[in-house]
Amino acid sequence: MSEKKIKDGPGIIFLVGFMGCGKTTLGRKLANRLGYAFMDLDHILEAQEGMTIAEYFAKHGEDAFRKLESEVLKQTQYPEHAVVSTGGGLPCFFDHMDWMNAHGKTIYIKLSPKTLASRLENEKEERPLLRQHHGEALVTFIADKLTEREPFYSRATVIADGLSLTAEKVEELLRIKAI
Ligand SMILES: Nc1ncnc2c1ncn2[C@@H]1O[C@H](COP(=O)(O)OP(=O)(O)OP(=O)(O)O)[C@@H](O)[C@H]1O
Ligand SMILES: O=C(O)C1=C[C@@H](O)[C@@H](O)[C@H](O)C1
Ligand SMILES: [Mg+2]
Repeated sequence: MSEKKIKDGPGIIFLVGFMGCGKTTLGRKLANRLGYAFMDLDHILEAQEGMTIAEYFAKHGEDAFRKLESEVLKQTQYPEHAVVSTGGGLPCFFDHMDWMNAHGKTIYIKLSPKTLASRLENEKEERPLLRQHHGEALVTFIADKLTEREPFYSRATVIADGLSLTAEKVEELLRIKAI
């Protein structure tokens, strides 16, 4: 495994962006390509709590969830090399963008509200913030939330067009940035 790793590479790569932009899907492929460990903070939180995020929201509410995801971000033991998929809202709370930029590199997977909505329309059940929005109202909800969140996501080391993004392309972007 180690000979596959990018020598002096970025160490930890945090993938950030709105729900549905592909952090989990691409993260797995990128980790595999680079020979890095793959970690998904939403999955770590669910395993730790023994319930889904939707169940956690229903039981404890969003404020408790935000505190818990902060603990998960900061208390997880990361290996030397890892691709870490984050929760969609995580970069926008507390000092998380600063923390991730200090502990590794961040990549913002950027997509339009329309594309995000088309990916998420049939996957809303596991995403408590989206459940009550449908069709055009889902696009509008995402557009408004994205406007709120964009200033945080945009502080990423690399901003990548999610439409054409592949693991190969991310690797290339990392090399171009010499990180
Ligand atoms: N490049 C892609 N092209 C088309 N569909 C994709 C692509 N990447 C992911 N998807 C699909 O979009 C949906 C959401 O992907 P994924 O779960 O990886 O997003 P996420 O960013 O991890 O979302 P969340 O923040 O909610 O965890 C899934 O159905 C996935 O198959
Ligand atoms: O965008 C968000 O606020 C969220 C995204 C998901 O990854 C989960 O972390 C949760 O559903 C909240
Ligand atoms: Mg995910």
